[in-house]
Amino acid sequence: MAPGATFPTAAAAGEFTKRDGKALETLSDNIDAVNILKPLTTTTTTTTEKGLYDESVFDKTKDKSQFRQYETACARVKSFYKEQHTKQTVAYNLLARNKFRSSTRARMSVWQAIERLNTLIDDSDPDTSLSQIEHLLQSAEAIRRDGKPRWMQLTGLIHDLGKLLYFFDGIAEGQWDVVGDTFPVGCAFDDRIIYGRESFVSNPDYGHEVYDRGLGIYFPGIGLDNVMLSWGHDEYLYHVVKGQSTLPDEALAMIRYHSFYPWHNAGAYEELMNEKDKEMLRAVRAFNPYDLYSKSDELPKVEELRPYYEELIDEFFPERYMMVVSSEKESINMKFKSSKVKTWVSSRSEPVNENQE
Ligand SMILES: O[C@H]1[C@H](O)[C@@H](O)[C@H](O)[C@@H](O)[C@H]1O
Ligand SMILES: [Fe+2]
Repeated sequence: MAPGATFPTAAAAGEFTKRDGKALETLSDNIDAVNILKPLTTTTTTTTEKGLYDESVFDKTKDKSQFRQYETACARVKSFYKEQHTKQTVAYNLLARNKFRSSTRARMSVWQAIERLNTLIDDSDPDTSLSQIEHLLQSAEAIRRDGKPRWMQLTGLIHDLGKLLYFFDGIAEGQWDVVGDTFPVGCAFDDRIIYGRESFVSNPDYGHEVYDRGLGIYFPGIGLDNVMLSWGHDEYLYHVVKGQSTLPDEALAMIRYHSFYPWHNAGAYEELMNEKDKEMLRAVRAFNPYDLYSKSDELPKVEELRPYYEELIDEFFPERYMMVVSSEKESINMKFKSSKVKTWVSSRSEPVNENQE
């Protein structure tokens, strides 16, 4: 007998035996009725919510050859990668992580953060010139339409929120340290990175006797947790979300590695992986179609979708807020670079800013 089916006390058992036979019969009929209904309810739930690794259906009709065409990409994409590949060095990575750790923080609701991205167009992306709020909702909606878990829908909604970094004075220097595909620094630049090894010729680490030789400062199986990925929105958001939400490890991996295409898409850097990374790679690959192929979906209706997603946010962010980085120079007011903000219209309440140790 299952523990839940035992009588808590002998008195309670006695109470039950005092009742007449007819009542017992009715009770038994009722239990039978529930038992008949139970499998039906379970089936309904499983058909509406699919598993993380169930095939993605929404992209079946997409022409995938139309995405990530970097050779024929426009000038803004090419010049973005030229700059990113020149400036992402080991030294810069250490500096950026340090700045992040020592910066003051501001409290911001997740939805406020999403709205802040309504003005950001990602220079590195050949597949969309929509603003980032639209891209986030397209990804989340594609995951939702495919019936994938609620935590994954939320991951789709927030995965690029780290691009907020771009708006913080003194933290980001431009788009090159915020967006774009990522790759490790401190080991050889791999040819499977967009535009190949040669695109790094102007990087001070190119040809470096340690940083650009084999595994460089790392060793086989070290685990990606110990590898410095080029600094940007993925790495930043991962550190923000970790510890502030109840999202599972798979979600954290999707956030941290979704731009690490040389790894999850081209099979590079396998030697650095440990056992956990192998599992996480599966999760990141399951997430990728929703991020990439939803870019050609119809425009999401932001205000219509908002109530659904706000509920989802509350489910996984117990505090309902995130501590985001604030400008290091400006600890009280979050400062936005006016030149980068095309249409800065915020009708809703401003974030509550506060200093953090
Ligand atoms: O995750 C994506 C991806 O890596 C794209 O290639 C890049 O253009 C975007 O900036 C990024 O958000
Ligand atoms: Fe991204």
